[in-house]
Amino acid sequence: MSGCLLAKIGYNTSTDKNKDGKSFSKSVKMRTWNARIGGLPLRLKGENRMFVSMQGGWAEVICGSMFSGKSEELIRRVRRARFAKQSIAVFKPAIDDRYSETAVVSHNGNEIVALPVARAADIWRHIDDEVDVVGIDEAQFFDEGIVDTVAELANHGYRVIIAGLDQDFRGEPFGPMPKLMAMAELVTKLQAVCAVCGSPASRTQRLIDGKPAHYDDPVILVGAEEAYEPRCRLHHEVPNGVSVKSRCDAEN
Ligand SMILES: Nc1ncnc2c1ncn2[C@@H]1O[C@H](COP(=O)(O)OP(=O)(O)O)[C@@H](O)[C@H]1O
Ligand SMILES: Cc1cn([C@H]2C[C@H](O)[C@@H](COP(=O)(O)O)O2)c(=O)[nH]c1=O
Ligand SMILES: [Zn+2]
Repeated sequence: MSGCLLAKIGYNTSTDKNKDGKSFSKSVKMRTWNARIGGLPLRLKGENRMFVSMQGGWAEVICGSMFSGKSEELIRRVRRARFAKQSIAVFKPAIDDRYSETAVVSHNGNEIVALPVARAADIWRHIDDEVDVVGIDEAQFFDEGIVDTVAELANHGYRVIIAGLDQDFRGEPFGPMPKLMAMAELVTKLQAVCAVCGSPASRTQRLIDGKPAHYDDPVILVGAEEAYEPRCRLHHEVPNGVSVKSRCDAEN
């Protein structure tokens, strides 16, 4: 067996205060790792036995344009965690009822069960010590409270996997995503395929009746291919905005 880590998992209870000053207690999952490195168990006994203690919580963000595979990647990570016999709770904002109210569904039809929640703070109500991994899809739609919620979950020993759009249709940072990306231990940025030229697509084009939506249009519009397509920087158009296309049009 190479590179094997034997884990002992225990819980410490801590008391904390929420934003309203109310005390609440949460148990912190403490993982004590009894290490074997490169297949060689460390041959220390009793008091001298080497333990590497670490708290197991962290945050991972999966971002990118629409159709870049964020939901697929979230589903893949959740399924892998299940193979590792971990207990998983997945959440999505109640506003996203596109394909299903109770599942994360990717554009190619993969799905996993998810609990819709109206506000970020509601997530804690559904978490107990049995849970190892917390998945959150469409994080861009959550209120700013999602940042504290994710930080608290990670601080208390949970692995948190967050998927969301880093940019809105105007190419601007979307909701709480910049803060989530800044605080995460790991950020994966995915790209789709530009619907115009086939290059990697980092942006999402909103089309209303086939025409690019204007900069001043509302940021939130739940939808899929009827209103959106992935585009590269060059082909991303935002009339009245700062896209490459509108800059070129203004110059000519
Ligand atoms: N232009 C495109 N580029 C990449 N994938 C696309 C495109 N159009 C449709 N798809 C489909 O979208 C799937 C990704 O869906 P999904 O994981 O739901 O993406 P996201 O959550 O980032 O919107 C791809 O596997 C592919 O089947
Ligand atoms: C760009 C953009 C998107 N939305 C909406 C459209 C979809 O309902 C989701 C994104 O879903 P996906 O899993 O990434 O495909 O967000 C929006 O409301 N505003 C926007 O600017
Ligand atoms: Zn392009």
